[in-house]
Order: sequence, then C-alpha cells, then structure tokens
Amino acid sequence: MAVIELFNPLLDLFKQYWVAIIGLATLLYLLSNRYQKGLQKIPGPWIRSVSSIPRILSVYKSFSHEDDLRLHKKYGKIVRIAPNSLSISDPHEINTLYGISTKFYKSRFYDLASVHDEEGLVPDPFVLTNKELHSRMKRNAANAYSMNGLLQMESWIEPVTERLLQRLEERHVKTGQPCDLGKLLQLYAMDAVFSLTFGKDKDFMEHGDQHGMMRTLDLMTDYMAIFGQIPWIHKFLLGNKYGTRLLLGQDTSEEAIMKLAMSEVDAVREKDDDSGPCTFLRRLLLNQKSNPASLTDREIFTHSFGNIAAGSDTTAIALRSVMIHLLQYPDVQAKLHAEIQSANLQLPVSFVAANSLPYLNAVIKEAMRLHPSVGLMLARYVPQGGATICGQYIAQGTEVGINPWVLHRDPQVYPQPDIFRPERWLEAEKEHLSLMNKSFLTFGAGAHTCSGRQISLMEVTKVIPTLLLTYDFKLVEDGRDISFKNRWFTPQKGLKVFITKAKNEVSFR
Ligand code: HEM
Repeated sequence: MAVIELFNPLLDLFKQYWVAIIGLATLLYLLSNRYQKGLQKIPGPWIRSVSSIPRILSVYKSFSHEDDLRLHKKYGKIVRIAPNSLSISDPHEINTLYGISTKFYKSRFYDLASVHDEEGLVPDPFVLTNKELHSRMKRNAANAYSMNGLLQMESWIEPVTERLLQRLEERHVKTGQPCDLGKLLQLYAMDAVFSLTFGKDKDFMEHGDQHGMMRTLDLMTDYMAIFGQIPWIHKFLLGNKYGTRLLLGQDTSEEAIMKLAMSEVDAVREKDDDSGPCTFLRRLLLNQKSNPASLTDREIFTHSFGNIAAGSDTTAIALRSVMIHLLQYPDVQAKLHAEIQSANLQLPVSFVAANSLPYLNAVIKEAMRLHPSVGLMLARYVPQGGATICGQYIAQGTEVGINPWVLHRDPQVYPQPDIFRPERWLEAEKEHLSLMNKSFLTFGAGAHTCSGRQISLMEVTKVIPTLLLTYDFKLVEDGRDISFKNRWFTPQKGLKVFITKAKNEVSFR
C-alpha cells in the first residue's frame, strides 16, 4: 500500500501532462534514431533517418525499388533509407560488402526466412551467418550445383519441357485461346526444379498449386520483405511457435512443403536405385556415402528443399522477363530467331548447343539485368570495428546493402540503362565489360552468390529457344496488363499471349 502511494504523485503528474510526456518521449526516441552511430551525416530524407515507417510503407506498396532509385538520383551513391539502414549504389563497394573474404555478414533481415524444426535452426546457406558452417555446406554440395554435375541431370528437364509444349499445343494453339504464359512458366519452373532435384515432379502444370506451396512461398516473401525492415518483430510473429500457430494455424503449408521434401529424400534413399541419370538428391546422397562426415541428413534435406523454395519463382521471373522483352522488342526477337535458326538446333535443345549462342546469352543476361528476380538490397551488417564505404566511416552493426535493381540502372555502368539492348554485352570494351559483369548482381556476389545459378541458367537457356523454334507468340492487348510487385522477389503478372505454330517449326526427334 505504502509503495503504491509513493507512485501516486508520479501518476498525478502523468495524468496532468500525459500529452507532453508522450510527445517528449517520442521526440527523444526519434532523435536517438537520427543520431545513432553518427549516421546523421549520411544523406537521405530526414523522415527516413528518424523512423522505419516510411521504408516499411515503401516496401509494402511493392515499389520500393522506384523510391530507392529516386533517392540515389537525389542523394548520391550512399543513402540513409531507414534509421539503421544504408543503401549503396557503387560497383566499387561490391567487394567490400560481399567479397569472398569480407567480414560483413547477413543482416537480421534474413532471419525471417529461417526455418526451425525440433532440433532448432535448419542450416540453410541462405540464412546462415556462421561463416564456417556456411562454407562447409556449400563446399560439400558444390559438385551437385556445378556445371559438370548439372549436365548429368539435364535430361530430367526434357519430359517437363515436352509437357509444356504439349499443353501449349492442345490448350492454346489448337483452340486459339489466349494463354497466361506467365503463370504457366511459373508452374513449369516448379516442375523442372522438382524433376531435376528428385527425379520426378508434381505436375504443377496440370494440377496447379495443389499443395499450396506457391501460395506459401509468396506469403513468406511478402512477410520477409515487409517485416524484415524491422526484424526485431519476427520473434513476436512467425519467429515463435505460438505466433506461427496463431497466424498460420496448426498444420501450415510451410510444414507441408518440408514434409514433402523429407519424404522425397526418404523415398530416394529407400529405393537406392542408381539406374538412370543422376538427380541432384542422388548426387548428395552419393557424396554422403563416400564421406559420411561431409553432409548430415538435415543438410541434404535443406539443400533439396532450398532448390524448390529458391529456384522456382526466381527462375520463372527470369523466364518471363526474357519473353516479355522479346515480345516488346521485335527487332531483338528477329535477330535472336535468326541466330537460333542458323544454329540448326534440334529439340530437345541441348544446353551445350544453346549456350554457345552469343546473342541468346546476351538476351538472357540483359533481361535479367533489367528485371532482376530480387528487388530489395542484399542486406549485410558492418562488422566489428566499422568500415569505410563510399568514403564515409560507417559504424559496426549498421545495415548496408546494394539493390541489384538500383545498380543495374546506373548509367555509368550501363549507358541508357532503361533500354533493353542485349548488344551492350557483346559490344562493350574489355574494361567496361568487366565493370558490367562485376555490377551484374542478379545472382548476388561473393560467398553468398546464388548456389543454383547454373540450374536456372540451364533451364532458361534451353527453354527459350525451344519456345521460339516451336511457336510464335503475340501479346494480348499489346501487353497492357503486364505488371509486377516487388516484395524481395519481383514476380510479373499478366503475360497473356496468343500462340500459333512457328513458320519453320522444329519438333521433338
Ligand atoms: C534466375 C534464377 C535465380 C536468381 C535470380 C537467384 C538469385 C539469388 C540471389 C540474389 C541470391 C543471393 C542472396 C543474398 O546474397 O542475399 C541467391 C542465393 C541463393 N540461391 Fe538463388 N537465384 C536463382 C535461382 C536459384 C536456383 C534455381 C536455386 C537452387 C536450385 C537457388 C538457390 C540459392 C541458394 C541455396 C542461395 C543461398 C546461397 C548462399 O547464401 O550461400 N537459386 N539467389
């Protein structure tokens, strides 16, 4: 009783001046944000330096890349986009932030993509901040992602591509009905990466998203993009099991995806059948057999699960970007057609044959430059002791990153950056080409470079000439419906086309 009485005068004071007290506390909080770590010297809008809310809203409305571009145009190569967050657009800092031996490490933004099971954090290279474990995991799976390894898995893509063509033929060419090619390419990418990983797929093209996998991946990237701007909130939401249950219910589709991937791993191991071409999963199981200490079961499962989560949407975005740009730039399409025709490619198009076509490679690279599949900055923390970035000292623990979308539109690296011009990759002087290549961040850079880069390049390089050799495509309503959202991944919508047989159609042998 006596103790409570001690607080009474304070309570009375608060009742009398609560507006002023709350106002003062808010002001102090905003000022402490602005002046933290000496970051007030970094240019940027004042509002961004005091609160994360404008950044969250910018990401929420799905067009933060436009805000980022505008801010860099106004403020230069380094911009404060949130109280503790700096966006960098300078190719000379790529090595500082992402180089193989950098001490910069992934920011808590990535925590929101982490998956936990009964044993704790599932060790996924995408989210790992433990550099030793990260490089061990990557090293021990490297042969499964290598070009050599992939060439052995290539044939797993063929039946999926054949089904894609059949579907286009029966449902669209024969009927004259328009096709939502954007949607179909997403289902195709899902089937292709499933097939290559496990040696069978779920026929997404026929059954659609029956396991709710694509919906879950979409929700998870929305969640990561928006709440990743204030990662401390994760432990109150999906970062704890009660929050997960409350927000997603008992049996989440994320769990369903994990169970599915686990059961595929078990099935392949039980079958122990090494006839037929090697799959990604079999390659990892063979690695484990020859050196049991190199890979744990959980790591094998994570790599396989990761292929589905990281390799379907991203590849679909790249495929759509190539098709959209080809249909919007008929001259480029004609030039590519000529190259493909004169190469005398056969179906199924082999990766080695298609990959030797310089213009095709330039088209793919240019489409991935203009529309990278990741549209937020690849966020890292400044390590202990701080660092100098763009000539400014930045204190440790500050979040910094380069957004591929922004750097890919730097006119000093890519003159007239908004124009789709594959020739830029073929005509540039040696030194400038090296700057362009270094600044090409579609697959990230350094130690965390995309593991599945070659898988997606193989898929895209094979399927684009296949489509062009077989059919002619025409945008419905000149593609006025085409749009996209940027929530980490940048999926497009509205790629609707009419399809007819190509004049010099090539068919499967
Ligand atoms: C066009 C297709 C793809 C694009 C544009 C893409 C993009 C990226 C980017 C930008 C990163 C780096 C993220 C960061 O540093 O924060 C990354 C990492 C990763 N990607 Fe991809 N990706 C693609 C396809 C794939 C595929 C097909 C797979 C697997 C089959 C895959 C697996 C991974 C993995 C495991 C990582 C984490 C690597 C690490 O942190 O060490 N990706 N990807």
